[in-house]
Amino acid sequence: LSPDFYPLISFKAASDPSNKLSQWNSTSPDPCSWHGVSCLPRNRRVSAIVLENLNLTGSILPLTSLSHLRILSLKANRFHGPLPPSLANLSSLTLLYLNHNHFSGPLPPSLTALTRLFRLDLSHNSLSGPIPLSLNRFSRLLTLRLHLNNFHGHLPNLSLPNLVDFNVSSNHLSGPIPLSLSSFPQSAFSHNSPSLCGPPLTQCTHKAIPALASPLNPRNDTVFSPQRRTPKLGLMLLLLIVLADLLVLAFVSLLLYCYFCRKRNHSGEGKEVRDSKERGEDSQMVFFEGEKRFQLDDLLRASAEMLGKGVFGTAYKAVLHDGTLVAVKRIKEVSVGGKREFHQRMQELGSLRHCNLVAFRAYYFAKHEKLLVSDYMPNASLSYLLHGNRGPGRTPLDWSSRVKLAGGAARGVAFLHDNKVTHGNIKSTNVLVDVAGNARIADFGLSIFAAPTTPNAYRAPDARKHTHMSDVYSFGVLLLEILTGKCPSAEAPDLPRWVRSVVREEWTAEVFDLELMSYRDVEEEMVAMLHIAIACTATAPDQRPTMSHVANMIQDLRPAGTRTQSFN
Ligand SMILES: Nc1ncnc2c1ncn2[C@@H]1O[C@H](COP(=O)(O)OP(=O)(O)OP(=O)(O)O)[C@@H](O)[C@H]1O
Repeated sequence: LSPDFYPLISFKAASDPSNKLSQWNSTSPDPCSWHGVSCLPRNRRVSAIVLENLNLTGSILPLTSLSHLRILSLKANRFHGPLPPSLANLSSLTLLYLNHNHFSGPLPPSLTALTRLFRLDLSHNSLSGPIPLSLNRFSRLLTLRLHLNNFHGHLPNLSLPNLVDFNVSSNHLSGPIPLSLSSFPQSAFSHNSPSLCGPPLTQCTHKAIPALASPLNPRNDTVFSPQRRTPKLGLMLLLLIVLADLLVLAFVSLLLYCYFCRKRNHSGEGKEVRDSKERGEDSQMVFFEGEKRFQLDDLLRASAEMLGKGVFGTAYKAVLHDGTLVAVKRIKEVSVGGKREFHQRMQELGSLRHCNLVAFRAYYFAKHEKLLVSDYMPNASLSYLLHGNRGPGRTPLDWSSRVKLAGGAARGVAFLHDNKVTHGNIKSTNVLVDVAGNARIADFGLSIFAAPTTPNAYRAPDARKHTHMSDVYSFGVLLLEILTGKCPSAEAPDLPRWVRSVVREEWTAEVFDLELMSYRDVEEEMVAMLHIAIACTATAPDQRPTMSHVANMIQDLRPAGTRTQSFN
C-alpha cells in the first residue's frame, strides 16, 4: 500500500461531505488512479493533487505529510480555518493554489520552507496578520497573489528577482510601498488602508513619515521626505551625467576600434576569394530570377562581415555597391556529386519561394570556390533570440513571438515537403527572422551535398539518411528548445529524452523555460505545444505527424482572434 494512501483517505474523510471523491476508497487502493491525483512513476508517490471547484471543506492538514507533492491546487472550494502550522514536509512544492477558499489566520512561519515555489496564490480568503519579510526566501517566485484577504501592517521590503505577477489589493495594508514593489501597477495595491502610499499610488504625505522615522528605522525619512531627497538627487544626477559621458566615450572608442579591426579582417577575407579568381576559374554567377543584379566582382568588392561558420562553410553578410544586403555562403566542399548535380539541385531549390523561406538568389560554382547567395535576414536567428545576449538587460523572447515563429517555421518546412524537398538540417540557427518579424527557414536542401556528418542534437536517432520524417523529428527538438529555453547543442544533447523523463514524472511545469513562467494564462498553450513536440520526436518515424499537420496544430494553439499574421 502506498504510504500516501492513509493521508489521502483521512483528507477525504475530513473534507468531502458531498462525496465528490467517490473513487477515493479502499476498494481501489492505488491512489495514483484516483480523480485529481498524479504520481511519480518511479516510486508511485503522489506528486500532484488538483481538486478544484468540488465543494471540499474542512482542513488540509492530512495533506501535509505528502512529502513528494509538487503541485497542489485546491482553488475554489470551501476550506476554512488556519493554514496548517507545519508545511515543512511540502518543501518540493512548485505550484500552490489555495485561492477562493475561506482560510483564515496568519501565514504560518513554516510557509517559508517552500523555497521551490514558482507560484503562490492565496487570494480570495480571509487570511490576516502581517505579510512577513521572510517571503524573500522564495527566490524562484514568479507569482504572489495575496489580494482579497485581511492582511494588515506595512508591506515588507520584498526583493524577489523573478516576481512578475504580484497583487496585494483589497487588504488592510498601510504605510509606504517599498521601492522594490513600486513598479507593479496601481491595481496591485488598490483598496487597502488610505495610508498605503508611495509609487505607484500617491506620494506619501508627512503624516505617514513619523511612523517610519522611528530610531529603529533611520533610513526611511531620507527615502520618503521630499525635502531631504532633493540634494541627494542633485548629487546623484551629477554623478549619472559624468558616468553617462564616460560610457559614451568608451562606446565611441569601441566602435572606432571595431571599425578598424574589421577593415583589416575584410581585406584578408576578400583576398582569399580573389585568389580563386586569379587561379583562372571562369565560372559565372547564376541568378534564379533571370535578372542579373550583380557580378562576381561586385560580390568580391562588397564589404563583408562574417556571420558565422557552419557545417557547410562560412556565412557572410555582404553589402553590394547599390546598398543591397545579401548573405553569402562559401561552401567548404561539395562532398557528393559534381558541377552538374550541384547546378541541377540549385535550380530546384532556387525556384522555391514562400513567405517562410529564405530565398536563394544566385550561386557560383567553380572548382575551388562555391558560393550561395541568399536574402539577408536582418533580425537574427531564433537561436540568437532564445539564447544570445544573456545579460541582465536582456529581453526574453515572449510567448506570443515564440508561437508565431514556431508556426511560421512549421509552414516553411511544410512547404518544402509539399515540394518534395527535405531540409536535412533543421535547427534554430537556420530559423531566421525577416524585417516583418516572420520566421524564415534557411539552408534548405543543402544536406544532400554534405558527407554524412556526426550526429547532432537535432538529428533523429534512427536517421541514416535525411527524410521528411527526420525533418519532423528535428522540428520537434526545435519546439522543445522554444519551450524549455535550453540550447540542444550546448546544454541538452538529448532534449527529447530529458523532456520525456520530466513529463513522465508529472513535473511538466518544470520543463518550461523559466522566462515563460511569467506569462499568465498560456500554460494550456505551452502544454499543447509540448505535446506536439513530443509527437514530433516519437522514436518510431511512422508515428510522427506530417509537417503540414504540425503547422496546423501550432496554428490551432491560439484562438483565431489572437493569431499572428505569419499564420495567414
Ligand atoms: N541569410 C541569412 N541572413 C542572416 N543571417 C544568416 C543568414 N544565413 C545564415 N545566417 C547566420 O549566420 C550564421 C552562420 O550560418 P551558417 O548557416 O553558416 O551556420 P549554422 O546555421 O550555424 O550551421 P549549419 O551550417 O549547420 O546551417 C548563423 O548564425 C546564421 O543564423
